[in-house]
Amino acid sequence: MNIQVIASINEARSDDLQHKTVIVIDVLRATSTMLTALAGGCRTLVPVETVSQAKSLQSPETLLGGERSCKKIPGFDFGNSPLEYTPEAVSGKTLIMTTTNGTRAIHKARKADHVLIGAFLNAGACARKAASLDQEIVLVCSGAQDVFSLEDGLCAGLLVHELLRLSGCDPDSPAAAQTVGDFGLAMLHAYRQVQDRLTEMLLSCAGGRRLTKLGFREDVTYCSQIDLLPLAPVVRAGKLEPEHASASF
Ligand SMILES: O=C(O)[C@H](CS(=O)(=O)O)OP(=O)(O)O
Ligand SMILES: [Mg+2]
Repeated sequence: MNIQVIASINEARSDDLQHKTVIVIDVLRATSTMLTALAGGCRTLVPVETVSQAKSLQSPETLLGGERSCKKIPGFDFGNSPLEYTPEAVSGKTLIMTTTNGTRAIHKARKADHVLIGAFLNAGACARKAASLDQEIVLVCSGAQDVFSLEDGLCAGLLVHELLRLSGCDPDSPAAAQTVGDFGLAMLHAYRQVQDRLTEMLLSCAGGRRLTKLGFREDVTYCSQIDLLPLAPVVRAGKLEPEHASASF
């Protein structure tokens, strides 16, 4: 298994993602929110890059969600807080979503063979699904405004740990270092270093501080939970649908 970790959207080139399995990570908050909506029964989720694309898909059958500058977009039904996407609000619905970083990262990965959505909330299920696809795996950290974000890097570290474990590779072996490259190795060790105080780390990193200041502290705490949602959704034809990962491989 070959695993690569890309630090931000800026460093991801669509052409380089061809024939690969890509996991898009945006812990705060896009992928955590998408997973929560799908776990809550949202039937179809369409991630789009721009507000005008989202509005062009608006209909009586759809709901619009997302943010700009962390805040709900005027005229939208939801912001980007996972806690808004309750089963009562989203069950059976089609949701169109646009966010500053996460939906842009998904679009960047459009040429990949498989695009999965990853976060702490579904790390185990996501790693199992990615491993089962038996291809080179690229973890794309969405980051913020084209710059690396620690919360995405720590989640990449957890996913690297899980992927190595699934392939029977000791994370401390020279083989692991070769499999994941220097940046992946750095994220793996960063994750292992702070795994017992993830919530604290997420609250203290730039994205967590920003969200806390805007009144979204509870979102950050929620997004720091590991394996709360056993879902491994895959983007197909530009859409996400709930997909439960098999635990048997
Ligand atoms: O809403 C979020 O958490 C962020 C907003 S910002 O980039 O911090 O302004 O968007 P996301 O696309 O989920 O990173
Ligand atoms: Mg983010």
